[in-house]
Amino acid sequence: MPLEFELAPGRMIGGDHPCFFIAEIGQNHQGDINIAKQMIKVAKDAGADCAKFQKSELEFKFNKAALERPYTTKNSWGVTYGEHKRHLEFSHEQYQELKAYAESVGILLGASGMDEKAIDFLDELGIAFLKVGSGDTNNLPYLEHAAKKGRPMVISSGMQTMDTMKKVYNTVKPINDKFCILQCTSAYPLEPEDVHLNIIKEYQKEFPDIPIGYSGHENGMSITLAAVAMGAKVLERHITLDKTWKGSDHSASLEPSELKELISQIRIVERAMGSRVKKMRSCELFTHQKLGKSVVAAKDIPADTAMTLDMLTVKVAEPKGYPPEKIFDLIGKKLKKGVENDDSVTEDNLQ
Ligand SMILES: CC(=O)N[C@H](C=O)[C@@H](O)[C@H](O)[C@H](O)COP(=O)(O)O
Ligand SMILES: C=C(OP(=O)(O)O)C(=O)O
Repeated sequence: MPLEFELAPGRMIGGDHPCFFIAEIGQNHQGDINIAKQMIKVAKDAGADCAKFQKSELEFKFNKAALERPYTTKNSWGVTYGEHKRHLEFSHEQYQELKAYAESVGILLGASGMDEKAIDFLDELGIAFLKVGSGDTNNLPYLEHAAKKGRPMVISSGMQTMDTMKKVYNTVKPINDKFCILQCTSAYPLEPEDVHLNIIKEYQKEFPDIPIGYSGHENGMSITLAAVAMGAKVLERHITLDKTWKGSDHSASLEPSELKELISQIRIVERAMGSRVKKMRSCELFTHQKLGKSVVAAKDIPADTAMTLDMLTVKVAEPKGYPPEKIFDLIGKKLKKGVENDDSVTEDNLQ
């Protein structure tokens, strides 16, 4: 079961490895490289594994009419969608600068390549893994192109159906088996009813040989923590320096203190996931000694008397006696020494 792989040098994901946390800066840098750098530092200081951007080569991601589409919402940085996106897009040189900065603070730089040209650029940049944003998940030629780069992949699944996700799996798997799929619903902010964490379980059943993760656009931390408890191995959340800033994603993003708190809570949930083996833990011995119950005589039981259930009861007893879960095994058995009513029935007194 190759449920784990190296997503970035020295960083395994899946299995019992810690969740890989992608702090999605996306376009919340407002087109300002200094804000972008501040956000990389925020991601590092909060304990994220990766600070991520979105790279597009706009003429390849959009057709002409889409670039000329009017974009006049409160979140717009231009009159047309093209102008808006151009404002938010960093150049190749700026990506080099961001990568060098990320290296200098000690965090991995990530980016989704939002068209094939952007994938080529990120590959040349030496990105550790390729993130496929939901907009490209059903773009099968793009997926083949990206998979052939031989870099590990993280594939989101907003706006897709299970049938499409099976196609995605079957497209990528023969080319590149180092990929994971993230449950995602593409709405900003996302209402809890629209999250559908149960899809994580469906993906785990449908794609049992790859890690599954979660890319969230909801407010708060609880849903992402629940995703961890359901076995998500890669997590992605948008981050911002200020939720009230202009931009489509800020309100569904985490501010620095929330990011730090979420990552520390994730580490607690991971510690709590623990073993798949149910047994009494050493930390329970004290409580068991104090409050664990034992088999006790319900009446005087003479030696050499075949015991019946009406002779026995269960209490917290001193000394600790026979375990109650085996009480029925005592029926018909005899004691070496008689015990009085309310005394413990102990294993070493059995004939
Ligand atoms: C599906 C997808 O790509 N979603 C991205 C990742 O979550 C978003 O960050 C979009 O880029 C963003 O919401 C677009 O906002 P606007 O349209 O205002 O530039
Ligand atoms: C759109 C993206 O991500 P998601 O679909 O996971 O929100 C992205 O990474 O660019």
